[in-house]
Amino acid sequence: MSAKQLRQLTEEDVAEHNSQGNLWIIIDSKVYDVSRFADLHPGGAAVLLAKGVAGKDATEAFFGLHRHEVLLRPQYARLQVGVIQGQTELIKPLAAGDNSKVPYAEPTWLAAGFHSPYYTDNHKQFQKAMRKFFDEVVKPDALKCEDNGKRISQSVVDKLAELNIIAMRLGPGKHLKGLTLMGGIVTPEEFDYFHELIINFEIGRLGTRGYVDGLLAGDVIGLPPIINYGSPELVKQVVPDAFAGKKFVALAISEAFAGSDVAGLQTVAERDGDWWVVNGTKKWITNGMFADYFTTGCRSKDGYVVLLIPRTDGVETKPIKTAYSSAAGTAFVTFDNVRVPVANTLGKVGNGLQVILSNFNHERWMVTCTSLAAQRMALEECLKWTQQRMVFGKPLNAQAVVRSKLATIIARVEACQNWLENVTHQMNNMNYDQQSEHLAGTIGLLKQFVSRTGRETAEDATQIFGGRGITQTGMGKFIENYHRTSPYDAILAGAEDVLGDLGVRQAMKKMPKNARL
Ligand code: HEM
Repeated sequence: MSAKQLRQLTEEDVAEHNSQGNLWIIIDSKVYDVSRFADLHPGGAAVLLAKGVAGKDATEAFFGLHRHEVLLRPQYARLQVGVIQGQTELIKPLAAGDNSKVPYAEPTWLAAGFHSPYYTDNHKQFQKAMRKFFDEVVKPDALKCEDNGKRISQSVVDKLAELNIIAMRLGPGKHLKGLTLMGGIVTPEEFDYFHELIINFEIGRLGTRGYVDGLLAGDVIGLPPIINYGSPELVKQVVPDAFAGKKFVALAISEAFAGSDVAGLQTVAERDGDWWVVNGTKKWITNGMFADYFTTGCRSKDGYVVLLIPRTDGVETKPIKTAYSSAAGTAFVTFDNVRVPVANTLGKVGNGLQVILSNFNHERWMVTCTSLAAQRMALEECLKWTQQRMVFGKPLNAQAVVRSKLATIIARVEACQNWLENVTHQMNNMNYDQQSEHLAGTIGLLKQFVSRTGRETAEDATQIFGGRGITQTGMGKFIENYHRTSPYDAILAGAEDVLGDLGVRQAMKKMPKNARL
């Protein structure tokens, strides 16, 4: 109904419509005719007919039970018949691209009145455009696919490609040369790890963990070995199509036989003239269900080797049902006498482990970014919920035990953010070898800390949301998703304990020989 047709009403007018078949309610100055809807209401007709609701202002009761988005759905928005004279709507959704005003919902550099040594005006401009793009284009697709388990829509992939977001997700580097990034907001030379962090944060805060990986995480981890170790012909054949969103790559390392213990992998590649013949299986392969290429770790008689295997005869992918949405395209991959041209070898035969390991720091840092963004999203959900939920006649945040949980969540999120930004700053100022030398252990420890605090926050958030935190629709749907899927961040790209141990072992190696108490 357009604003013109809405009737100006008084609370007394509304009060006259308080019975079955003639039922109005007020929510945030808007008058809804729920006479016919009552029987269809998922919460039942009785609650709408209750004293204090029928013909009354039910704003507080409504927001204790529904997310605002319910009222924005067209089928419900059209129930509105009028507005209360002299009142104005208070509760409005953010416009696409706007940052949240809820304290701690955004990192400090995006909060009004705060400062940061790391981000420039260019980062701010880039973030604004990225947030708008995610709000308008990606989020609706994420919510839909997370639910129906389908892979990311090609129309969204096309738009990601148009802005060169697929290429930017690989980080700064020569692969960006000549590309127009985000419509020209940032030049390839200016693009740094904070720009990439911004993209990762927009992805993480979608709150749809399966789709987060479905958003071409396979490209992010599967393309760098091709770019860094493939022949120029191979790069030309694969990379432009991947950046254009026409072809997809998955990284195929982990097996039922070997996860964090990469050296234990058992997929075998044997030479036959100008071909490799590959036999073996790979498990938990993100985007594997729709990948056109598999960057695959194999064992050969001369040591480990990484091959780029196209989806060809003998390659089969089967979905693995995991705790998160099949939007991630998680696959069990079998290679059955697959013939791969020798020209598809990435790096030197025998150097496979190095090719695989060279990817890990960036991958772990990426997972850390998306994981932290999701933890911050959970914090925002908790802050809003505890404010709007009334218990024993008071908002939930009037309870000291609830505030104490919020304090701990805030401290975790801000601690993670500060460490992550410091590490990102180091990445910006180190070349690749320096990063490997100085940051491998630190990133392992950081990822462990972020994923572990993330699971603690998921537990606290679930307690705060109660039954709604274990319900896939309605008020707690993002908390339910986060609680169910936060263990992914502790497993993917290296199990938490292994990474913590790596960090400490690296520190031990660097202990000065003459250090004594
Ligand atoms: C225009 C007004 C309303 C609309 C369009 C509406 C719509 C809905 C929808 C779509 C749900 C399903 C859950 C969800 O997706 O969040 C729901 C659940 C519910 N609604 Fe409403 N509702 C309205 C007003 C009210 C009011 C005024 C009350 C009570 C004071 C109420 C009480 C409930 C309850 C108790 C549930 C079940 C909540 C749960 O399962 O946690 N609704 N409503």
